[in-house]
Amino acid sequence: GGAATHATTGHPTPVTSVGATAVPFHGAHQAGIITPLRAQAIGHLAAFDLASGTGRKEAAALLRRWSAAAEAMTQGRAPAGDDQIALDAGPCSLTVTFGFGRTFFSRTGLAHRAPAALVPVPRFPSDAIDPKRSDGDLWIQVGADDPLVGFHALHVLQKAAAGTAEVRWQMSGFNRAPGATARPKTVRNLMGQIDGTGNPEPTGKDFARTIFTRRGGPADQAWMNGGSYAVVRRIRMLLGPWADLTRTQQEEVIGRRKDTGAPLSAPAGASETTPMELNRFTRGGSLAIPADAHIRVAAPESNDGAAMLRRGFSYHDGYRADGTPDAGLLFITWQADPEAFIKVQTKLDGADHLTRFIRHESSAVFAVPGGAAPGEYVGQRLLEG
Ligand SMILES: C=CC1=C(C)c2cc3[nH]c(cc4nc(cc5[nH]c(cc1n2)c(C)c5CCC(=O)O)C(CCC(=O)O)=C4C)c(C)c3C=C
Ligand SMILES: [Fe+2]
Repeated sequence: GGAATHATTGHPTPVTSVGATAVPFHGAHQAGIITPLRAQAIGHLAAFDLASGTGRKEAAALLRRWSAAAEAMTQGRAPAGDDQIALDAGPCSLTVTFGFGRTFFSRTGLAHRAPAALVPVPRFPSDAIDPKRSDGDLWIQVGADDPLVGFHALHVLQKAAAGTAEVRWQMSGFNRAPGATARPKTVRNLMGQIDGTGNPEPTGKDFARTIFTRRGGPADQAWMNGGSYAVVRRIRMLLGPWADLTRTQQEEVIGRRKDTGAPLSAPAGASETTPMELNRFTRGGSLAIPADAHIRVAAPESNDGAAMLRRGFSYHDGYRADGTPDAGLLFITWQADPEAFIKVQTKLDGADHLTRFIRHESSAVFAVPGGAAPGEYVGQRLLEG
């Protein structure tokens, strides 16, 4: 990290604010959930399965190695045995987040300490799930504002797992680069919608309670204090049929305008922050936000208050045999209990107009422990407690 040397002049030039920004690794919560607050430009998700014969001791050693490497790289230092791939770059808001899948607990003799909330996500009627790209014993989410920094982190962590855990599946995605817009804005997804507006407000009184587990549970699950549950869904967008809709039809599928992100219940000139009014009617007498509009069906008001933080990455993995793009959303939600996602998705699968334009192709849920204190590694309270 630090100063870079200009290729032609040889003069050292300081890294820009994008490069120099470091997100703390240590804290009550792991980084990559609510820090940094804005979306990172790139993301890698990788699930690992433990190698046969690997138990709790080897898993603990791996989490120790992973945490040490993640702490160094996120703070702009070279990890042990570095390969110099990101040598010129600063930390670029790198975050590394670690999670445990259900199968981790039985494979390490820790089944009795698996959180009760870590239930498998059920199959929904519209699902087209590929089991090989789903689930996994361990999970890593890498986020960064620079592609090379992101690859470097993933590569270092994958190498550090050698002999202990093997990659089960890996997916990469992106958001807009910082500085691409004149001022910071909510990201757009590959359907062209402003995506993220209705997320819980960081200043709201229920923000932390929605996302993070609370103290006071059973003692053998105290290792999850300050933790969260990540639900990961690879959702392909059917961009051909989507493009066949008029813009007005597309707006009715979601319930918000494409340009401003304002809800269809709001008057002209409203912005994405204008509150939606589910009971407003048009002059013609129909619901301004249609009955099957995505935001109506997904809203906490329609789901007994069930809420989650959505923080995903778009993906594009080339073209399928039929010529359509293999593109969509690496949809990641963070919640204090995966039941929030299950409740909302159960409703969406039957009633949401958007269902006709997307396919859920992989699914996983991970218990993501609280952050490590200095000198500690992520998951230590589970593995050594
Ligand atoms: C189970 C939960 C959800 C899935 C799956 C999901 C998929 C999905 N969503 C979009 C695009 C948008 N979603 C928007 C809002 C929104 N979506 C969910 C939940 C799921 N979405 C919630 C809880 C909300 C917020 C509702 C509210 O209270 O306002 C929006 C509107 C802008 C926003 O609030 O972010 C868009 C656009 C896609 C493309 C997609 C699958 C590919
Ligand atoms: Fe949504």
